[in-house]
Amino acid sequence: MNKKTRTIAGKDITKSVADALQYISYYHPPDYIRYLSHAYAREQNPAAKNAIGQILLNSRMAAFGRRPICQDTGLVVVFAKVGMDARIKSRASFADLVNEGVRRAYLDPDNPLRPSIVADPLAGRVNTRDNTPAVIYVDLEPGNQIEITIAAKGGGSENKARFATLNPSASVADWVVDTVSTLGSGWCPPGLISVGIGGSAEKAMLLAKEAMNEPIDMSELIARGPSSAEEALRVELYERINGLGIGAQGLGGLTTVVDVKVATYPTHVASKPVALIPQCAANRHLKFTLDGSGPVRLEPPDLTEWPEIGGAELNPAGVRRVNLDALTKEETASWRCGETLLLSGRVLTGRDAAQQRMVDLIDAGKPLPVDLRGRVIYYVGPVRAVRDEVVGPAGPTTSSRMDGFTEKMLTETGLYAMIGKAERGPAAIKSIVKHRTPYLIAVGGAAYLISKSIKAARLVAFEDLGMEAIYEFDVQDMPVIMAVDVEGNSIHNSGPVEWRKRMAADSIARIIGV
Ligand SMILES: O=C(O)C[C@H](O)C(=O)O
Repeated sequence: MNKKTRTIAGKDITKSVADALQYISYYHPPDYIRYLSHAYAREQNPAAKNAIGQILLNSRMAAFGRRPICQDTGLVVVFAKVGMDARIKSRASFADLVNEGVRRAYLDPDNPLRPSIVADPLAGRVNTRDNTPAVIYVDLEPGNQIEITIAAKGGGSENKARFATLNPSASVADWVVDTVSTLGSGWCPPGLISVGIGGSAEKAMLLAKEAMNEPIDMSELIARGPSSAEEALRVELYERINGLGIGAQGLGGLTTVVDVKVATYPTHVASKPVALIPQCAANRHLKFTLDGSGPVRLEPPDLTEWPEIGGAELNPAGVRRVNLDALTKEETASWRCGETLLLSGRVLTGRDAAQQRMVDLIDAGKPLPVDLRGRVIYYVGPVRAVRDEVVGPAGPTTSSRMDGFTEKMLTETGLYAMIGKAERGPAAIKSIVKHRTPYLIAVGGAAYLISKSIKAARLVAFEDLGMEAIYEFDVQDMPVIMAVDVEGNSIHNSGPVEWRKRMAADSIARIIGV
């Protein structure tokens, strides 16, 4: 065998993938925590500051508790750079080695992760139950090692990926800023926007997906000044996207992105393909190298970098406390857009699949398995509980996916309120006003923190839907923000508009860069 050739055991690839996925499920990258802490310190919108504070507290709790940062533990994406002098010792394919690692990580009895992959996206949509298969890209490169970048990409941010083929003379910056302004906040800002330019349609997408895993270095870039067209575009986009005022969770504020990544590749003379992929606040990824000496050894990050934000800082005095078990229409009508509430009592859960099934039952004239009259529904798909937990991490899912069910659900069930994440569309807001049934949001990216306010969980219906089944939770002081009140005022409309104006007036956008 060539002296340069190294043998890498297949079992080391599998173990490294499993260990890396467990690691990133509860440890944020320290660079993201540093940037987010900075965003927390300078945020001037109290609601956005509170949301960032919840994400930071959640991150610290997840790191110490070794439980997932977010209930959506992601779709596994692997970029492998395999040295042409590396020999993989295994009878299994590379994909099988990786997928076995995914399976082990997601079924780990100490920290089970949420299986979110459905085998047949077109019909059936049956959960594979172990989060396989991963999406895997392999490049052959000079060398005798294998470098693996692994990510667990959240569905809400992935849903906001966009692509366009621009005319060669068109402005990429304008397209990106216009597109981000239409995405809403289901992608869970503050995060990153990653842009791939050139190649072909699929290459542009891959460029964007890979670039988002690079270290966050926007402050350093601004301090030293851009030295290429790509870097100049990054700085321009960073300032213009933050200038939109979208802010944390779309509440309006100074920080929408902590960094913007740009990657380019040669393209056809007639083309300018541009891909945009947002990265959510969960931002889970890790790069490691295998050199034949065994599986990767992962050391915990220095957790002193995680700020100690206390519950008291996040629950200011004077917050309205709500007893969900004695809710009246008069009370829900008095909640005002932007107000923070602490909910105690019983809530029912029900997201995509459960909503679809309930609407199918209604359409078929059949009774629902649970009486929703006077109740509050929470759009959530939690992680399985372990040890003394009553439920695993249980943050909100994107509510706009429920918009198509909302009119029928409100007409037929007598619900009193809905809880989810991010904005509602115009039709859902119309239904909210018509039925005087307000919409509240919990913080996307604060799933482990939120789970601590859930004191009991009972399965109520549709057990076969797994994490999408209907549960009844007993909650105590669950923090939520009023997002759409019964007059149709939406914090996701008014917040960003107000902060965009303020930033334009005060030139706060400039503060962001320094
Ligand atoms: O599936 C989920 O739990 C959430 C999803 O990632 C979303 O952001 O909508």
